[in-house]
Amino acid sequence: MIRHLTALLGPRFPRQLALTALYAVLQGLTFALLVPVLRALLGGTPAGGWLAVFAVVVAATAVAHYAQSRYGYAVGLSAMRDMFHRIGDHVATLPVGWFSGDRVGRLGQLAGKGVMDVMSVPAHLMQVLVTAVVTPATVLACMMFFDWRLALAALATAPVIWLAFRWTAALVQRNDAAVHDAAAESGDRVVEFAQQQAVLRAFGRTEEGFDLLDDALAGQRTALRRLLATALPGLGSVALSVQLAFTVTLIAGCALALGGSVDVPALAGVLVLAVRFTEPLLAAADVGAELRLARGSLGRIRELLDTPALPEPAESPTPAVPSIELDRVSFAYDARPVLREVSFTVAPGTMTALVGPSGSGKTTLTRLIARFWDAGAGSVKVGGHDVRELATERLMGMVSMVFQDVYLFEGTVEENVRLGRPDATAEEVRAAGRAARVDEIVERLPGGWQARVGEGGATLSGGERQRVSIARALLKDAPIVLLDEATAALDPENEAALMDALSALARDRTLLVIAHRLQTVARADQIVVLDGGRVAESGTHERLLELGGRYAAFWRERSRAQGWRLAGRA
Ligand SMILES: Nc1ncnc2c1ncn2[C@@H]1O[C@H](COP(=O)(O)OP(=O)(O)OP(=O)(O)O)[C@@H](O)[C@H]1O
Repeated sequence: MIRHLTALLGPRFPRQLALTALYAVLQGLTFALLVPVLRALLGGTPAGGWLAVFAVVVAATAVAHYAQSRYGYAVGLSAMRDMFHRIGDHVATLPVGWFSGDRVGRLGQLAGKGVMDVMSVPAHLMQVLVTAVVTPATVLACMMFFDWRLALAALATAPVIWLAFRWTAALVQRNDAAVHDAAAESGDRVVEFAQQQAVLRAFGRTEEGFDLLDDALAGQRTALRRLLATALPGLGSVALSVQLAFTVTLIAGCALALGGSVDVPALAGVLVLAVRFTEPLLAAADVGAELRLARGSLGRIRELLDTPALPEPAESPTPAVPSIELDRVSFAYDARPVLREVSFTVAPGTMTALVGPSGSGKTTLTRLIARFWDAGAGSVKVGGHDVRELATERLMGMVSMVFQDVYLFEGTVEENVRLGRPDATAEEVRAAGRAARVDEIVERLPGGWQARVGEGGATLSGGERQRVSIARALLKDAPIVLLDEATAALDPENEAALMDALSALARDRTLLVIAHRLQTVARADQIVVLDGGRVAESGTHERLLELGGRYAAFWRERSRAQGWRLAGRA
């Protein structure tokens, strides 16, 4: 752990260790000086000299304590700042696909509590642990000087104490990971419970209980109970072994005093020493749990920092044409194949509609083009270059994405559109808004463009949110647009507005649309039908209808559902 902390905190950490060790030696000396002081006071000999030495060492100990505490806090605070920066910098280089729901929850926990756990090591725990070893060792060395037999008696108990510490650590470690996982799981479920109140209430899950949350809390309780059950015998054994050290010293001292080879004032001094000698050991047992937490968090922070970043090419070409080419692309999530040998090309300035049953891999395909993940086999090219050869900035400059679940940031409508190009003029923002028919939404909102949309865009409907997001893409003006069309049923007015916004987006751009609306599909220059992760059919609307295959069946079924005629084309 010291090695890992030094790697994370740099040379400040060994320096702090040295300072703390100095303090612990001085503390041990303060304890040890009690023997000659008490011996002089109780034995009736002049105590002035020893008292003066004692006072100097106590003063030096106080100064060392202040210096090492201050330094420890300074190291802890700068470690916290460093860890936030390193985590932030590294997270920004990870593939977007890494940010799945539970990872985001755990990252939040790690960046908050995890960093604080690690920070507590230099700020607080190190002092307790170093003094638990160095102070008793100093005391023992001094005892050796006063009476080697008593020192040996105390030393004889050291292996027992060490074994008790190791045993407790081994017992607790076994359940530590389970407790952490259970805590993270219930944390995630609590957030989910709060965020999804509307769904839960609609299904009456708030009164009868939400099984996922209940199970997670029950799991956490069980893990904690198991931890306590295993840790208690260990903690008891540490306390017992420390008491044993004291008792052995006491018995040895009394035996020697009765035998007349130790005088009573010296025995009193050594016994006081034995009491003080056990204090740092018991304090170390108390912080064991915090230390294990810190070690767990440190491991998780290292794991996060070791997660490979998305490889960036040293030099990146600039794609000249906005085309997309997929050549025998295969992809699997955690070894579960989702796309198999998918090949097709989207020519510059054309619109391709992706259709296919739910789970056929449409969204995954668009994510590979935006390089949320890298394809397992085959190549994804944008403008004739493999996306792996393009710097993220270049690729993102070529591509805009409009998602189905559009997330709007808590801010004004204008700020949300401006996200597409922060340096755009107010007129450019308005023009993009007009083209995507956001101006109609703005007209009815109190505050107009400056109306706040609420967290996630809660004050707007799904179709309206998607129009804001299309305005963003228009403002960004990237030549390729990946669009996941809203599946939600829209009222005719919203539907027409969305279609207009889509037409504006399609103008002079290359468009790949996960199409759910027949108007969109019918308008496309090319339709690619995905089924089970493969391209089942591709071609124009007319050719695919003539073929009478999967697309024709899809079209018939949707037309019937929407009241369209089979021959109809928008
Ligand atoms: N992050 C992920 N981790 C693991 N599996 C995933 C992930 N995202 C999607 N999948 C799985 O990959 C398969 C394809 O999903 P994808 O979202 O690409 O399909 P889709 O055709 O877009 O579906 P839909 O039309 O319902 O949105 C599904 O079986 C899905 O469960």
